[in-house]
Amino acid sequence: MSISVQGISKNFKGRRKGESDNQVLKDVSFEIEEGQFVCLLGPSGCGKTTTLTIVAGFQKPTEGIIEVNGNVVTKPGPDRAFMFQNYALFPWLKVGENIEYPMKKMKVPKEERKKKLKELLEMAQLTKYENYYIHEISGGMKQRVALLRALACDPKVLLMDEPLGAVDFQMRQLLQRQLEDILGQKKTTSLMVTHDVDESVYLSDRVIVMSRDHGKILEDLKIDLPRPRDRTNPQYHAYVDQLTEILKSALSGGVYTQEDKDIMEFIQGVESAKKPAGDTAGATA
Ligand SMILES: Nc1ncnc2c1ncn2[C@@H]1O[C@H](COP(=O)(O)OP(=O)(O)OP(=O)(O)O)[C@@H](O)[C@H]1O
Repeated sequence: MSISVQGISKNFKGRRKGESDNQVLKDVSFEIEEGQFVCLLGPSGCGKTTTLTIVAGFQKPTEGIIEVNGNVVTKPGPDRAFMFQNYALFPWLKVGENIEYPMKKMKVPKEERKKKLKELLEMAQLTKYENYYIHEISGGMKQRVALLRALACDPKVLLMDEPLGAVDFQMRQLLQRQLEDILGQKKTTSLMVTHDVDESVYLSDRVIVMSRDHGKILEDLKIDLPRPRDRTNPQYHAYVDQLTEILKSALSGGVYTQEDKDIMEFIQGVESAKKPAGDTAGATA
């Protein structure tokens, strides 16, 4: 299924007396083709999650429309699954029951449910954990369970809000490979929010960079590399560098939040790694 974001704006009402509205998005448009993986990248507060939740149908745009496969989105639907950063798994249910939950809600017959569950558990190498409770499995496994639950009803569109934000570096790379593998097999159209430049290059067919200027799109970059992506390919690094430069310009309006600080540290790390030995001058960003 394709996604078409057409001229969306979003205003949030001021909460205090006399406080003006906050126009987070203004006339934001982009298209995602069926089966594409697109990342939304940008500084904290630029409206990435707001865009994602409007596509999900959790909230309405003030102006503009979203179409999924040509149908205007007015509310959440089973064609679009949403994956949250904090997993949002049910601790009172076992792994298998968590994955089965959306199928039960959709009244999928028991036999079909069990067959699907088996298939999903095998795909993510979690078969032997089917009867474990959520607190009995690791963070990386929780993430995979959350992904399987999101995929249980075969959504045509998967929307993810920093789904790998809570796991460590090594597990993150492993999950990126699995995510790519699973979504590649299913040809799911995917839109993911991240602030990790490397992750966006590793996973995406396209990376859309938003700015704090009402979500204005600074860049819509096609990542033209074979899959699975090879992190040692010089072209891979060229994309990381290009996006890093664009992010730097997105932050030129100021560093306000911890996420901004993290991004700046990343940018400075990249720059100092590029400097010849002996050059100790700091990055100029
Ligand atoms: N329900 C809401 N009511 C009022 N303001 C909101 C609401 N949701 C988001 N905002 C505001 O919209 C702006 C954009 O928030 P959003 O979460 O979309 O940004 P983001 O780019 O995803 O940021 P982050 O990377 O930090 O998650 C912020 O200023 C936020 O305070």
